Amino acid sequence: MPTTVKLNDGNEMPTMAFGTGSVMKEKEDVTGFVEQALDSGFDHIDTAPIYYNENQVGAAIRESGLSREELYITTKYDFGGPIQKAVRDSLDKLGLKSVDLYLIHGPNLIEKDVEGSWKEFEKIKEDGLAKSIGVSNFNVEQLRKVIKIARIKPAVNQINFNPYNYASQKAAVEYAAKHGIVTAGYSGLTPLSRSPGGPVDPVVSTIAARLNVSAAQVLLKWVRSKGVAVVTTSSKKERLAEYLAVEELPDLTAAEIAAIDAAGAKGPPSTASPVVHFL
Ligand SMILES: NC(=O)c1ccc[n+]([C@@H]2O[C@H](COP(=O)([O-])OP(=O)(O)OC[C@H]3O[C@@H](n4cnc5c(N)ncnc54)[C@H](O)[C@@H]3O)[C@@H](O)[C@H]2O)c1
Ligand SMILES: OCCc1c[nH]c2ccccc12
Repeated sequence: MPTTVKLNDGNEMPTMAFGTGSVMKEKEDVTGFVEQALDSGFDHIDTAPIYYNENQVGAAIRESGLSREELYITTKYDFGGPIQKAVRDSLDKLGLKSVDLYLIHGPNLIEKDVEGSWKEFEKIKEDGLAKSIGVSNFNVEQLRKVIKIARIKPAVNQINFNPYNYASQKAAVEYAAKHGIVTAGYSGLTPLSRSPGGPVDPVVSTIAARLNVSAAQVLLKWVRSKGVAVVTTSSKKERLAEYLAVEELPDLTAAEIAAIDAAGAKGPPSTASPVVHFL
């Protein structure tokens, strides 16, 4: 049974999510990849309207034969427009009566009316269309604005979180934790995927050799060591098994965590592909 974290609304969220937003080529059909992830033991799927695959995620869920209670589904508000219509559109595409977690995909989607928008999110939870509500890509100031007016606090903030941006994301993680908000981190494998060849690589390799695990497992273990849940992905079955084994691996030592922090603070190699801000 995958590990879960307790959210501030009493619900539990599996700490290892399979993301459908980026592995695959633009507009590639992800149905088979989601089926493979569910087959491998993932029970948390992360999607969004802007990934244009909620219908495919829905098909994979039905194909898996898993019951609704065995699955945790996250989707997001990201195209703008009326929020109640957006959530109903997502539920229609997914073929579900409710999602487990509904996130605001980025702060600018609600900046014109933070209070009114968050009230719509609170209504979604109260109406049972989402069991939990949260945000994504929010910094401390943006979290503060929501918390100030919230009757129901966000349960989760999903952000880019890897050794190369740890120095700048640390404050958001700590602020969230202080307010009982769980941080979920995407792009945790940046040193392997987008920015290979940087100062984090040799540090991760040394730790991987000591533990006899993969570099990806060391990086995800590092994410978990910061109290951050994981959203990752792969089209490869072997990697899915690696990711799922992370919770059972021995913890990194404090010195190893500090060594990754220090290497990450030096920044990514200059060859790194630039971070693209979609939202
Ligand atoms: N909320 C947001 O704004 C937002 C933004 C980006 C992503 N996401 C979500 O997070 C998910 C994961 O994002 P990501 O893809 O950036 O995560 P990630 O950093 O975990 O990268 C996953 C990629 O790393 C590759 N990888 C794994 N091991 C490797 C190795 N040894 N060498 C080279 N490559 C390796 C995988 O094959 C996969 O393509 C997305 O699918 C999406 O669901 C959300
Ligand atoms: O989750 C936001 C970043 C992202 C990942 N995959 C995408 C596809 C289209 C638009 C944005 C994204």
